[in-house]
Amino acid sequence: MKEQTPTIHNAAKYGEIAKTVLMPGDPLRAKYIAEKFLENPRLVSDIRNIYCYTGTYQGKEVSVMASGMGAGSMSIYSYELFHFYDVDAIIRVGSAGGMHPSLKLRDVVVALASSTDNGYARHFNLPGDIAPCADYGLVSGAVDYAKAHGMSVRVGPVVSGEGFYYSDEWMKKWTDMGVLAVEMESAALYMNAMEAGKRAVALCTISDLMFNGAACTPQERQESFDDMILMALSLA
Ligand SMILES: O=P(O)(O)O[C@H]1O[C@H](CO)[C@@H](O)[C@H]1O
Ligand SMILES: O=c1cc[nH]c(=O)[nH]1
Repeated sequence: MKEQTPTIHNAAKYGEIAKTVLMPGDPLRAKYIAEKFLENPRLVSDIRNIYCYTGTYQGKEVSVMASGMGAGSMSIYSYELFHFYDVDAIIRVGSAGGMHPSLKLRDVVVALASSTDNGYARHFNLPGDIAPCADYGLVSGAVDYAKAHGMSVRVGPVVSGEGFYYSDEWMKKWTDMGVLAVEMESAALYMNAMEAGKRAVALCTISDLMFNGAACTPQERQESFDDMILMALSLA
């Protein structure tokens, strides 16, 4: 609904945001992606320092906008993008904590489904529990890209935590259910995409290993995710 734009959270005018949006949590990762990968990036919103840039990649218009951290923040920005800016697809480009022992730092996980301990699903007042899942076309496109580029990619379930600091027991229970990784936004993103009839996928680079304490530095989190970013851009 064009009339709803700009919003109190997004200064972009209708038409200034592309149909596909890459969405990292971190605003500085959004800036990095725009400046490194987009041609002619234009800053179209910086309300609350949640940067949104629009430019082109290989001739196609693409936007990159931060979601901030957590379901509440993701829910606001993705809702406005889908419903007010008529965005078709949001591709989260996030970091995640690796839970499955076979994962290594910087592996890319494609979040097929996203469980959560947050209450966002209650918002939809459904007569049961929703299974937040990714768009199949975006998942298969990511897998095709990985195969073509010799990247090792893992496709499977993640958990979107409401918080960040959890007990070993919490981690073990999700890991025992086959969950690969923990992050904070994919469940809310998937629910909003399902409700809006739009497309979403969360690509996550493993930035920490929950089982041995290995971790990327903040600088590495901001800048060393290029393989995942190129994968996401290939889906635009
Ligand atoms: O690196 P981003 O995309 O922000 O993702 C992860 O990092 C943040 C926590 O440090 C949460 O937003 C979590 O989902
Ligand atoms: O939510 C997150 C993201 C990265 N690493 C974690 O441990 N948790």
